[in-house]
Amino acid sequence: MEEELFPSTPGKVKIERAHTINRQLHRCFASTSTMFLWALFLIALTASYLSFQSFVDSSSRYLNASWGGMQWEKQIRESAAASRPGGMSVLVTGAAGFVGTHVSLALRRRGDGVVGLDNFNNYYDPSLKKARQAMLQSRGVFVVEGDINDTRLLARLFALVPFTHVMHLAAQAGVRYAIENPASYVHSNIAGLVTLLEVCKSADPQPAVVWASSSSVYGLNEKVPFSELDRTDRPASLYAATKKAGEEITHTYNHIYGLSTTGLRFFTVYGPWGRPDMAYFSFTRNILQGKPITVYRGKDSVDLARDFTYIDDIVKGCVASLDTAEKSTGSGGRKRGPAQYRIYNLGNTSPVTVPALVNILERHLKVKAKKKVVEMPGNGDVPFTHANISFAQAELGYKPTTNLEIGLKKFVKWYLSYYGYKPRSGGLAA
Ligand SMILES: O=C(O)[C@H]1O[C@H](OP(=O)(O)OP(=O)(O)OC[C@H]2O[C@@H](n3ccc(=O)[nH]c3=O)[C@H](O)[C@@H]2O)[C@H](O)[C@@H](O)[C@@H]1O
Repeated sequence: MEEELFPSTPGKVKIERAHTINRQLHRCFASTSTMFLWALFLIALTASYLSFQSFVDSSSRYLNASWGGMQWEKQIRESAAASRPGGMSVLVTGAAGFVGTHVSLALRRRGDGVVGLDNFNNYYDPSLKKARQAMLQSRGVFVVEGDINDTRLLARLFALVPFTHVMHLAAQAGVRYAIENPASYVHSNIAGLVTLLEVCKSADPQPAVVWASSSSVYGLNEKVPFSELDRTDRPASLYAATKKAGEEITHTYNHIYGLSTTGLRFFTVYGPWGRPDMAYFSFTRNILQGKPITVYRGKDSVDLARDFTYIDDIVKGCVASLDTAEKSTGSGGRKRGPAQYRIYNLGNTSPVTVPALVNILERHLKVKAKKKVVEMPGNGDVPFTHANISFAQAELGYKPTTNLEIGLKKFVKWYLSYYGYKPRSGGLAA
């Protein structure tokens, strides 16, 4: 056997060597089996540590969870209950956001049941979101703190409430921030959307879904005004690309599962309780604080322009979309027939240049802005937007009524009452 084991070298040496090696092998085997036992022991120790850790984690997750419990469920059920006959029961995602807050209030005011969902992230000052949440709470709208990527939470909400509609407004917004944090757009606008649609398609009954797309999907389109029939395959920013992807993802769920979906292409929405990252808002803050504002200018010194749309007009478009949304045709993940798929522009149809926006703000604030005019950086911006709203007009009865002058006046009034900023001395001369 030794020969078989060590067949190569002749003579005694061979045997001696074989014995020596044999002894070494025994020692080695003995130490290997000890090591093996030690390894087993260590593995067992690690495994029990890990399972203990995960027990601790899950119990602390349970104990610290911002959702769950009987009181929580009661609040959800009460908030979801409509107070008018035939009222809807709507899950509003991004409810502590700008558009989400206004839509939730409008629905509640007319007697629909509304449950909000928001992750209160810090893309902009979360205290503004908390203030909106408090306002919603005082009007009977409960906002759950959670993320649209949380399947368990979404499933729990649908298990508690047979939502008739989902108004999906949670998103990573902002065109230029996509350069800094691309992953956040994929997380919210793609992964989050898919997670939500997965839960919606499995729900029984399936809700009808109305959600926020964006005017930015028109990207490099130069044909004005922008029509839903125009090309949208040349996005200028990752933000736009994720919104365009959303239009295609919702189409897939519509096609496979019979989910009724309506995508709304919002055109630069502004107004009270707005988003601090947007130009009209940050300009107001800087003007009042005497800080300079940066005004971008397009190629050949052409002013940039936006089809700024007032929040109340947008809310009417959202509510009309919910009211005209047909029921989803599937149930429990199975399609039973073709379902409605719609895309609408919700704009104002009258673009205003950025310098004109600044002029209006200066007048309302009675303070002259310190303008720094620079060429538009190549970071996803488009030179202009202009909505054709004929489809929304015909099918939703959508008709914007607030121009930028009036809308900004309302915004400034809210801004001053909310932040209480006093204009600095040396106000507007003229
Ligand atoms: O309509 C839309 O789809 C989009 O509208 C806005 O995007 P944007 O139009 O870029 O709005 P602002 O960030 O408020 O910018 C408005 C205009 O002011 C300009 N601007 C912005 C910031 C700045 O410091 N200076 C400046 O001149 C921009 O170039 C743009 O022309 C929103 O931020 C997006 O979330 C939304 O999807």
